[in-house]
Amino acid sequence: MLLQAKKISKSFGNKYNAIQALKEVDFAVEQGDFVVILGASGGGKTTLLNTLSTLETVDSGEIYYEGRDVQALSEKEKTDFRRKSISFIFQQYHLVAELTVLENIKLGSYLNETKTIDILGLMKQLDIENLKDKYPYELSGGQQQRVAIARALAKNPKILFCDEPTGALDEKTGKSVLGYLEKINAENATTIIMVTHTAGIGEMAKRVIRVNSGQIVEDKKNLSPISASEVYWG
Ligand SMILES: Nc1ncnc2c1ncn2[C@@H]1O[C@H](COP(=O)(O)OP(=O)(O)OP(=O)(O)O)[C@@H](O)[C@H]1O
Repeated sequence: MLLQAKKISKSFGNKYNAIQALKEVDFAVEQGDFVVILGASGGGKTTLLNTLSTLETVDSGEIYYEGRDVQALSEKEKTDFRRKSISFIFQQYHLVAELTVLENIKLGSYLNETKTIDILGLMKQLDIENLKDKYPYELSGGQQQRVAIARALAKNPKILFCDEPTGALDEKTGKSVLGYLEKINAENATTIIMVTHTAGIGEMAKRVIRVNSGQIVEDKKNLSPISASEVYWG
């Protein structure tokens, strides 16, 4: 098992005014999976993503990566683990404005000590090799997100966590970006865990999880995922 969370709970606020964002959630994922997390606003999707990725601590419960208890790690070890083993993309692309596309992507690989990643191959996979000398402001939103994906993958993460990766994109561009994520999952076996408000995106995942009121209320395998281009955008 790549990642396993056991009975994780998380609240925000104080003892007089607490919001329980996660209630004893169990979750496990295997290498190569493609999981989409859906659910109503405020249900706990982002909190689940942030706790699984160790960005947020949990109040109780356990989280294991390849059998290793990440909560038992020191802060330094945890930071090290995050830097080397997992990656994120968000609605905003967070590219460094002063750096070219290639330099932005290299920032990602800088964190990988093994340096075995073929950056050019990755750029080709995402169709951005011809943009390598451009600056973020010269790119469209879809191109910027593809650069952000390349940067995230340049350290060869075990899991790519995505929080609303198409939230700032129109339907056509959003589907194109999803198509690249589909390809990365299929060709590189990168595990993808994605939070989205676009319910139709669940149809292209291998597994769909619904979160409501801090709990997983549905966890369904998708036996015949559709391609990104067929996703219903609503
Ligand atoms: N840092 C925080 N401080 C206080 N409350 C928080 C914090 N983060 C989340 N919450 C609360 O925890 C609950 C779950 O929030 P979360 O963002 O995980 O839900 P979500 O399903 O991702 O929502 P959305 O779809 O609107 O992004 C909400 O009630 C939210 O207000």
